[in-house]
Amino acid sequence: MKLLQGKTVLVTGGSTGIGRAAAIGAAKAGADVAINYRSSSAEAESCIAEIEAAGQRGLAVQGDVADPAVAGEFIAKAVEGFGKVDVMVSNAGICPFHSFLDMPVETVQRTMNVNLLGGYFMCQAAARQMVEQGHGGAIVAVSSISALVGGEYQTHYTPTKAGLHSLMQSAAIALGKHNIRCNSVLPGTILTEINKDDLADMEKRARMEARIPLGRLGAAEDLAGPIVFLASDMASYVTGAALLVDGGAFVNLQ
Ligand SMILES: C[C@@H]1O[C@H](O)[C@H](O)[C@H](O)[C@H]1O
Repeated sequence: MKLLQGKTVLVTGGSTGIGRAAAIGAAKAGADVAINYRSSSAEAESCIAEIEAAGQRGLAVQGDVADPAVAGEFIAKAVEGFGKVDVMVSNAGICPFHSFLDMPVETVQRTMNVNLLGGYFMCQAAARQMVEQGHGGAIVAVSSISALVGGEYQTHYTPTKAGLHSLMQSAAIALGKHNIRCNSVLPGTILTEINKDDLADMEKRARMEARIPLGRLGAAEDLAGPIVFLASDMASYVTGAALLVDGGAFVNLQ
């Protein structure tokens, strides 16, 4: 039996990058998948086409996760379409690299509202639905290696990733009694839309690559397996955990 056979999986920020890879990976693992996306309906539609090509049902729901109301709407649409919610992959996030001393207030607020508050409200809305359903569930937050280390141009971003990691630890305690597992994945430097401009700086890219024992930047698909595992019953006794998916970058001091 496929790892997510018969499950309904929700992914925020599911039209591109890690979210898209998680959505398609979940479909290939036997799940019906609903994705939330903010802007590009063309990318959302092509993601749904890949989910259906994997033999599963797909649903795309537009919404900006920074708006607390969007979480409840996404859950309601998924239940309307698929009847239940088994897994929430809270992935939507931004990282507008910017120097600290002249960081605009709007950039800090937007990053916190999307990455941390957006993640909070999505996980809470999913948990409420799962508790109502009464048959447990799984929540996977896409945090980052940046929950554990800093970034000169990421002073507004790394606290949000540390916050998501911490949210999963506390939610794991709050939801254990409902058999809802809460874990985070901590991607390293994964080449996607979020950092393609930043890594267009070849000197920086070479420096980042040199720090990775596996010798390459990550691809979005590298996160699909770890997310599917944490979402599946194979991880039935795993909660409150954080899984680094970084090619070894974090441990590589020397
Ligand atoms: C934008 C992206 O964010 C990740 O969390 C990590 O910090 C990467 O190094 C960066 O390229």
